Amino acid sequence: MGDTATSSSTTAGLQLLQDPLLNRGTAFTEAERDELGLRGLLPPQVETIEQQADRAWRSVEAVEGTSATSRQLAQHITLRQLQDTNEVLFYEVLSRHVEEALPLVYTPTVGAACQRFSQIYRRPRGLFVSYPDRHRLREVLRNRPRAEVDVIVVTDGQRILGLGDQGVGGMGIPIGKLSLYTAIGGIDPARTLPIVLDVGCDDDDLRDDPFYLGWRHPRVTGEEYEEFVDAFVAAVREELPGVLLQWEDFASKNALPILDRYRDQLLTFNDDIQGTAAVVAGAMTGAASVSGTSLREQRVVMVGAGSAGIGVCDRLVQAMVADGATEDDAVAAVHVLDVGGLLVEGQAGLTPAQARYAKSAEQLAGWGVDVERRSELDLLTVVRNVEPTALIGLSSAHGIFTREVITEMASHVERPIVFPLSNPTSHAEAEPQDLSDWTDGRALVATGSPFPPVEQDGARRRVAQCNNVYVFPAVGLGVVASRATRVTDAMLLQAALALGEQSPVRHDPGGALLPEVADMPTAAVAIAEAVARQAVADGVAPEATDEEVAAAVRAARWTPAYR
Ligand SMILES: NC(=O)C1=CN([C@@H]2O[C@H](COP(=O)(O)OP(=O)(O)OC[C@H]3O[C@@H](n4cnc5c(N)ncnc54)[C@H](O)[C@@H]3O)[C@@H](O)[C@H]2O)C=CC1
Ligand SMILES: CC(=O)C(=O)O
Ligand SMILES: [Mg+2]
Repeated sequence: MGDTATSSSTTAGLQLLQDPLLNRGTAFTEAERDELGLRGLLPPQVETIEQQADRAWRSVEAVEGTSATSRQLAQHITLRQLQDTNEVLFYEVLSRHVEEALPLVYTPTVGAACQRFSQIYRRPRGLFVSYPDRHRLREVLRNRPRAEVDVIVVTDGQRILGLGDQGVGGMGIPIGKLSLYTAIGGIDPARTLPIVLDVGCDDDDLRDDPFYLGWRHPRVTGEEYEEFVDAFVAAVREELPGVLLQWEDFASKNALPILDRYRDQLLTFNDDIQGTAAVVAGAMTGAASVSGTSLREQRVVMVGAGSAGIGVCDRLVQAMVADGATEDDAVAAVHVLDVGGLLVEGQAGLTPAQARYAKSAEQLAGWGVDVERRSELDLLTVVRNVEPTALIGLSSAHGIFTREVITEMASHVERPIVFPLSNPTSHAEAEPQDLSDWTDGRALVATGSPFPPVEQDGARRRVAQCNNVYVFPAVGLGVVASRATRVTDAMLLQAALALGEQSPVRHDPGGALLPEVADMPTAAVAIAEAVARQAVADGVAPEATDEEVAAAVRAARWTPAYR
């Protein structure tokens, strides 16, 4: 009898140790070990979470690799294994080492983790919503590992960072983004759900790799794709009404149509289009104040007319209008290039969103180029003629901000604002140290992926990381705290303004354009409050005073502790 009881309680104990949400490892107390059938399953020492975190971080630091990239990938795997073993401890480690851990769980390392997803796969996390299961999507949603969910991040893996189609490997991105929803925004990890829509993969090499774990089929497109996404959204609405659904890393041709289709129907936003735009607007506010100019005076050149690039342009135009410009003047002050050169009127294949920025022959009169020949309207020519105050890259084109382009720009403006925002590091449009060297330290720089500080005249200056990670965790916190039912445009505008207000450069001209990475969780609280207040003002959240909103945001924040 006694033996049977012992064996069944030990099975329960083992199950507990294998559930990352419940497992406390060596932190289980003596009393818990007796009560939960853990006696003998753990080494005798009872540790604090601080001791555990110390050991865990040392093991991350001890990882070796044949190159910096392979070491970072191995460190990513170590951290992911910790996440799949003991989530509270994983977030304790992240919160103590945000600055060092962010590049390992997020860009740039998450890019390599997506590319090698099928090789480094260990345990499942989240949901794999696969096209062959299209008639069983509610069943798939019901099988979700966590019953109550506040936030879903979903990708179809087609445009992972600047790395193109990663098929099912795109799952690394929702996992990474949701880790930051928790580490920065304080969203309860038990209430997050990463999802990949596996609709095939157009990268033949990846699909033919014997280890590839996704559906081995070319991507489903057109009506079939739309119907599948529709069926997925319907299943989410049935199973998880009220969840925040974040779209991530969809190809341009799908990103905006999907956002337009659902933005008024459910609690949803597209991070690449709207989150990025809010962060860039926040960083631009800081940069404009250092350069002694106002937003309405900016002349912007955007390289990359994809979903992120056009989303940023729209948000900047809105900010310039709010600052006193007319809409026509603001749009005229934004020049957009894509493959082949400047966007011009009458150009074949432009989407309506891109056509807004296409320039007419009259607007380019005096440039001395043939407007019919777009190849003549290259970046250098555009910079020479526009004399931009701000140059932004969301193109994935590595090194496209050449010395010639930057010195030309810097010959016209005292403090050129240069944002090479493409990810991961290998796709950045320029290196911050080069930008500093080419402009004698005058350039105001922010990058998409982390870079080491730049050195100029013996001084070291931190490079701001202008990445949507400054906004999406805070939007999530604001939405959860206020119980919002929509993500309105005004909520994202408030996120941008609240971020801009926290730009260190506003009170220190030598400071960076965005708060330190280690200060992100604090910044997120202020941004979340602004988002939540606007949700109330827009009537998409229950009535609450500003004090109630602030209290709700504080109360909603999850912090790593064994409960
Ligand atoms: N820092 C941040 O927070 C964010 C960075 N990104 C990065 O921005 C990049 C683009 O993202 P999306 O707009 O979503 O992708 P996308 O694929 O929708 O757009 C990229 C655009 O750049 C164009 N392009 C490619 N090579 C070019 C060249 N040599 N010159 C001019 N245009 C060129 C493409 O034709 C395409 O229209 C990616 O590398 C992504 O990682 C995206 C979102 C947020
Ligand atoms: C940061 C991000 O969302 C991207 O590079 O796609
Ligand atoms: Mg993205």
